[in-house]
Amino acid sequence: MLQRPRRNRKSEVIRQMVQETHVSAANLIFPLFIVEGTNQKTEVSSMPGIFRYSIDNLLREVESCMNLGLKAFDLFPNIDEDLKDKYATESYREESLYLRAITEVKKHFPEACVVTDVAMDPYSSDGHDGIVENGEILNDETLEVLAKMSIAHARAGADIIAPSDMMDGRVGYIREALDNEGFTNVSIMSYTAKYASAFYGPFRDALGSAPKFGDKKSYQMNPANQREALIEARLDEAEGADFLMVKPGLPYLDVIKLLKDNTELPIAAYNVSGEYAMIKAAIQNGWLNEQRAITEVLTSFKRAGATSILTYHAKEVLLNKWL
Ligand SMILES: NCC(=O)CCC(=O)O
Ligand SMILES: [Mg+2]
Repeated sequence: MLQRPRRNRKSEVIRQMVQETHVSAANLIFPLFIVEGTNQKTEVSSMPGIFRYSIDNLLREVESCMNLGLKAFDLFPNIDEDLKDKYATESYREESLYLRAITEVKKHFPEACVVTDVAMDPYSSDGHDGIVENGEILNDETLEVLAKMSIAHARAGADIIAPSDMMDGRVGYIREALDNEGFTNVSIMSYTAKYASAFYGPFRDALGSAPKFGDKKSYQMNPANQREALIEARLDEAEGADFLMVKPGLPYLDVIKLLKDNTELPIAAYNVSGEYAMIKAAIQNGWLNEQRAITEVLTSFKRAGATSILTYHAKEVLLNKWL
């Protein structure tokens, strides 16, 4: 045998010498859930170790992450039911929980990178990502709401706007709206290929944002489709996206790779709540080794071609020095 691949695996030094993929703190974006009130920190029951924070505790959490070298955060609000309406007006109301949270984080930690979620569902009385009329999700009418929300986030200090709604044309619409307001330096991380997935369940518990009727299949992608992600990617690139995201992560590694091979833009992977819950449940049962399972999952996103990873594991991997 001239080739014995095992020679390159024979010692720890050699194994590390030939290691192709490394994940570091710089690749990670930590999603954080926020609620109204003070001194709130309540665990999401389907996401052990993940909490909803009031703004005061959010600042403490951000500080402890920053000290670990984790400096990028994606914020998600849990909104009181009585503040929700058909047009998600709470999403751009000055003094809203979300806008205050952005402002406070940037005020205390100007060097933190704040990613904001642009979508109607946390604020919509219909629990959908767009304006609903006669049971249909209106595309073009929704764009105006998304643009207002994006401008409000930019004004509050957002570094990156992440539209997660899957309306057609929203990246271009938001880009133009931001530029018209002078926010030419605010980036757009587009949820380019967001699939109508079963893996968002725990997140919707965390936010109380489950759709009040029907499902999201008329705007999120069919899990069976790969080539369609290329159409979405080309559109987002042409409309001015700075990052392309694939979501969920683990069941869609092929889509990450496909986008990586077909665009020069950086690719982000969203390791979603259901993926987190699944791993945690197995660990709690003693069925998986925690450190090995989690680092293997994070490595798989980078190996597939993602440079940024949105993951609920972000803090624990740094706290435990697993990377
Ligand atoms: N727009 C953000 C999400 O929908 C996150 C889903 C999840 O973590 O399950
Ligand atoms: Mg699209």
